Amino acid sequence: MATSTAYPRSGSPSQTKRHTNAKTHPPATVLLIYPLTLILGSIYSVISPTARSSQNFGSSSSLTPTIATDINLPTSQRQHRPNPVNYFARKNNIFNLYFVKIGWVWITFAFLSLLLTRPYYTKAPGNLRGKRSVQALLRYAIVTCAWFLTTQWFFGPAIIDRTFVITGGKCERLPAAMANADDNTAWEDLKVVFTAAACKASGGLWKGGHDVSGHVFMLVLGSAFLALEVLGTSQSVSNGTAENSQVHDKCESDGEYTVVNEHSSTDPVARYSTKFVWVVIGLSWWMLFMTAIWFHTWLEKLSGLLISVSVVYITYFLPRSLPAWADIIGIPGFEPAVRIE
Ligand SMILES: CCCCCCCCCCCCCCCC(=O)SCCNC(=O)CCNC(=O)[C@H](O)C(C)(C)COP(=O)(O)O
Ligand SMILES: Nc1ncnc2c1ncn2[C@@H]1O[C@H](COP(=O)(O)O)[C@@H](OP(=O)(O)O)[C@H]1O
Repeated sequence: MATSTAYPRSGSPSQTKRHTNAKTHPPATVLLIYPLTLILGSIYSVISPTARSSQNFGSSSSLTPTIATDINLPTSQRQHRPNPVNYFARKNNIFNLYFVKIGWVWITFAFLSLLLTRPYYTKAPGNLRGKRSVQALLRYAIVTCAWFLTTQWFFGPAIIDRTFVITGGKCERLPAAMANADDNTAWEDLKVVFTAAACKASGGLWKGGHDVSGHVFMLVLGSAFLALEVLGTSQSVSNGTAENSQVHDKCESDGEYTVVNEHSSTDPVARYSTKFVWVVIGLSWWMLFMTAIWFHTWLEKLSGLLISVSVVYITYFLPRSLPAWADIIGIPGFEPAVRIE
């Protein structure tokens, strides 16, 4: 008889019965796709003649031996440089402007479309729908907070801007009025000295420090978040049977398992929303690959990757071995185990 529930720990007694969507509950090794993408991009940037010539014209700085060097040049100097040959090496490529630069909006829409259309939420029995939705929103809040603090604001400049300044970087060649910012200067002026976006917008040169790749960070975090959500909440294989099969759900009210019929994979809205999410994931991967080829040093890409993978690990993989944490944020597609006593 089922008497208590718990998330399984590795090495827990064999009498624990899991209700997990094993085939769609990916192992941590899936995250290897990201370092592999960065390695592949870096290799391509070395062996491709086009990429190599792009690096050569941007090699004036020994600190950033890629066309990332060019990124920080003031407009006047940039105008004398040829436009990169490859479309995706241009910062103003349409995918960078309308996808990556407003990337968190796309990720938010994709996540909401899952939350509103997936049978895992919409057809969940009893108060399980509320619990699953709240936990999903909590996971979204965690990754959004991480994105916000790392790239936008961390009690002032974002973490990547602070890292840049701490490692010796600064905003150079600022117009004189801006450069004289002191303790009494308004935040708007200080921002120019301490944040990459404001420095570049004022015509300054963001130069000299370790410039963690915001693109790598955001694209890895956003795509891993969506992929783990979409896979975890997939109804394709639950108990060894095919799609449209019966899915076991634990009914919180009486502690017993109930069997819930789900026919919603035939629901076109759910299908389109899943496709939309995979398009966002696919485009994120492609833009990550492009960043890997055309922008930044390998160390700057690696630091972006490490920060994002840490957040993903804490949100999606740590709960598997830490039941107390799993109770709070949940594991998509992974129901509590039932201990048979
Ligand atoms: C005590 C802790 C307090 C923490 C407070 C956290 C508050 C979180 C609020 C979050 C608001 C969520 C809003 C969600 C809706 C949106 O997505 S609106 C924002 C839209 N903006 C973007 O999507 C920008 C995405 N772009 C970037 O982040 C950067 O451009 C980049 C990709 C990192 C690259 O950087 P560059 O400098 O441009 O190269
Ligand atoms: N895949 C990509 N496509 C186009 N531009 C990219 C890119 N990856 C990075 N960049 C550009 O490289 C600069 C540094 O990126 P990041 O630090 O976020 O990785 C940014 O320039 P701007 O800030 O001048 O727009 C960004 O737009």
